[in-house]
Amino acid sequence: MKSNIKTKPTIYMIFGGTGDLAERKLIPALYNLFLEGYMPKEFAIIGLGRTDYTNESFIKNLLGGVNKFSRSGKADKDQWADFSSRISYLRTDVNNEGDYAKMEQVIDKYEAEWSEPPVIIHYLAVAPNFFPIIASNLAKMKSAGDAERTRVVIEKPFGRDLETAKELNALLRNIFDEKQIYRIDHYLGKETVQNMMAFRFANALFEPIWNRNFIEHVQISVTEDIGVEDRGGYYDGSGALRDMLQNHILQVLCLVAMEPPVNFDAEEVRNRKVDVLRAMRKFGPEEIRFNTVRGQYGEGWVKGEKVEGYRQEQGVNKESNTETFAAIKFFIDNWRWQNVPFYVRTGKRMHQKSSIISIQFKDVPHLIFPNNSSESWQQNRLIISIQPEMSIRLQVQAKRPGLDMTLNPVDMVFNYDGTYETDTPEAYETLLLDAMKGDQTLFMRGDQVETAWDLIMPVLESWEVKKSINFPNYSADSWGPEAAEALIAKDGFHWFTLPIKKSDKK
Ligand SMILES: NC(=O)C1=CN([C@@H]2O[C@H](COP(=O)(O)OP(=O)(O)OC[C@H]3O[C@@H](n4cnc5c(N)ncnc54)[C@H](OP(=O)(O)O)[C@@H]3O)[C@@H](O)[C@H]2O)C=CC1
Ligand SMILES: O=C1O[C@H](COP(=O)(O)O)[C@@H](O)[C@H](O)[C@H]1O
Repeated sequence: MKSNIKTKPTIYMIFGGTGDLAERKLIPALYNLFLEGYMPKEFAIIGLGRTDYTNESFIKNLLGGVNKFSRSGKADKDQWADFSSRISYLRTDVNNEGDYAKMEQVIDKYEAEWSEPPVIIHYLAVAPNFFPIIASNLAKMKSAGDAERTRVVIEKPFGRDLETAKELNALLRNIFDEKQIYRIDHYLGKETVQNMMAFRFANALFEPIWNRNFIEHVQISVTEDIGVEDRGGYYDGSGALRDMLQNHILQVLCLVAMEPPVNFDAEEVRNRKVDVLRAMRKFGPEEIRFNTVRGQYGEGWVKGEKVEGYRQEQGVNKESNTETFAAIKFFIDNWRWQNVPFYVRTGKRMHQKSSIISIQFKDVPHLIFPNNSSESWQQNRLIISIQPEMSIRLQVQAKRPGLDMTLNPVDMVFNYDGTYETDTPEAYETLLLDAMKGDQTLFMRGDQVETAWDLIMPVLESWEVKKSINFPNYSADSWGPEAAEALIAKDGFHWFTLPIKKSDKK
């Protein structure tokens, strides 16, 4: 379906235009936006990097990425010719001050040719150690201070702890207005994650029961079946807590737990989300011991093939103490959620790729049906599956056909696949379009990032000081360390999983 959203003339300056993210995600996303009519009539994509490309060889390389990674499949010849005529390559080194003058000349050229001054988006798809030098040099460009049309998109990780996140925020705020800074968290661009807000705030049904009076516990489980692949070097200095939990999982948790915003304005939504982070209980040493579990995968068998343990992966220290699994039982100290546990977990090389939010409601106060064994009994549960299945399931008890009153749980299902015929956009498509439109709702504000770091700092510090002696403690293709089962089982619950469908199996 072609869009009727109007975007202004835009220049995307992609620092790290020759890198993996640009090839796999950014260019395919911009190409799909173009196919669906979301790109403005006047737009340009400038790839930046030190590699010795010509425009032609750069574009050829990007075409390979689109053919391989785009959800729309192999690029259409004519569409690609039109799209790629707006792409050029500028060989530059981020450390070289003179190269920023070259970038400015390109911007000036488009400004002179186009019908109106363009929105300029500097996308920082480079290693985080380059963020400060790039930001400082962008500050010298005449367009930097134009808050209406100059924006900077910052990739993750945003700092590696509270202190470095604060430093980066301070540096960016010194140069840009907060409304120019787009801190990306690609989970917020996922269709099902966005639907969380529609589901909660566009239906009258759930809000009255969305609280401690009716909800027993919440789970957010983001499991991956892959290992660290070729990112061992980065991952070993990061770990599951920094890589997934501090950002993606806490952002999703905020959407589950936030108060209804007054409207869908970016600041309103982000104010309500940061309220949740501020209300979350910060742990002391004893609470860390009881409420957190970490793990690291060892070798194992995945679909009949032997896979290596984390410590044997390329780029990883042979005695690494980095966690590839983290589970935490959180509490939110406010009226809505007092004493409702929020169990979150994430891990690599687990049995299944799956991101699920499970909300378990309290049991009925009194059961009038005899002869129903506790094994077949399931309290009402709402399951929001983010991926690979994109669905919302409400588990309710129903009478099984037959002459006796036997009950069993059944699912009322809303499945994206069967409901909509349109293809679901990739998270990066949504976010790149929002950056063009100037909509920051799905981007993290500086205070959100800092509050999230502040919350997990005690856990990070404790895990760094107390080296784990029992790593590896889960084997590849398992559900993580036994202690993670115990974390939730001691409260009488278990981690919820959706059965793997044939189509999800690799
Ligand atoms: N790849 C992914 O799936 C994801 C990546 N990210 C984040 O995106 C960012 C980029 O990651 P990724 O693409 O994987 O990294 P890559 O290592 O693939 O790419 C790094 C890029 O940085 C450029 N670069 C390095 N040094 C310089 C320099 N001195 N001057 C100019 N350019 C330079 C490289 O260009 P050249 O070599 O041509 O100079 C290259 O384009 C990181 O912050 C990462 O954390 C976040 C989520 C997912
Ligand atoms: O940000 C990251 O996310 C991916 C998982 O993203 P998904 O969209 O495939 O769920 C993760 O593999 C990676 O380690 C992390 O940096």
